[in-house]
Amino acid sequence: MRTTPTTTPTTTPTSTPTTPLLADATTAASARGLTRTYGSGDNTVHALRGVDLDLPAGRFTAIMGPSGSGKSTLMHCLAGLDAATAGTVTVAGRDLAGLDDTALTLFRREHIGFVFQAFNLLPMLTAGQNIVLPLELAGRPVDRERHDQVVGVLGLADRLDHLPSQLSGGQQQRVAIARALVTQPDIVFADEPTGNLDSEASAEVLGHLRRSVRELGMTVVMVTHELDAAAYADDVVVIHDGVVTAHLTRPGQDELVAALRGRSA
Ligand SMILES: Nc1ncnc2c1ncn2[C@@H]1O[C@H](COP(=O)(O)OP(=O)(O)OP(=O)(O)O)[C@@H](O)[C@H]1O
Repeated sequence: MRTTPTTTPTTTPTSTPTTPLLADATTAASARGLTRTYGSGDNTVHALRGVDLDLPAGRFTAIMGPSGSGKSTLMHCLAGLDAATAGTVTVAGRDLAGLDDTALTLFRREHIGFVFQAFNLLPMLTAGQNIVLPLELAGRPVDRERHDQVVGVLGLADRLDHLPSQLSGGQQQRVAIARALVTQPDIVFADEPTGNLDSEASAEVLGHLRRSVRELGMTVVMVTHELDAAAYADDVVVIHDGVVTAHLTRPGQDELVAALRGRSA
């Protein structure tokens, strides 16, 4: 695992609310010839080697692959947290390369949700206050209907007044997911969202992520190491050594294991 950025917003520009760009689109994010290299000369690392990928809207996609295969780099490039060395990334119809730092910050805040392994909740705020914090920081009003829907789907209605320290790990991660969903992003990226949870809490969180897709129409893209986690996804993208080697829809366990080993089932 690389260190992932915290979701705790720092000073960012304010903006007016926007509507999601994806009303009729079927592709939430795509990459063409996406290449990311680190270092130079003898120390060059080819983290992504020309990835072509379309991530459909309204689905739960898992990105899987061996350690060091490029999963986090792919997710970070798709989410505008890391810049491509070559190739293009399009999210919600927007080419990220065309955005300067300020525009990219605004774009992420308005169109992308993030969930990380560490829950990154502010400890002095209640669950309810943590959930609406991104809206408050953006100067956007809380859409009560949306808020109550998200809180309902994540099963948090009776936990809103609790501080994070009064919640289980699974409940804290559900608060972090609600915080990512309440802004109505076009796409949510989850980086090992169950990495800090035991198997029971993992199953509960993954079930709630899947409900977010089914019942709220969200698009969720999750990096995971865990076969059990991928079983909750609609689609699984398999990456080896910076190359996408499979993009499977609802694979069976054998098919997925074979794809992860780098061969057909
Ligand atoms: N900032 C960086 N500087 C240099 N090399 C990097 C950097 N970030 C990633 N890499 C390298 O790029 C390759 C892909 O890394 P990445 O973190 O994307 O893999 P991963 O599949 O997410 O791994 P893991 O499952 O272990 O988290 C690795 O060889 C890694 O060492």
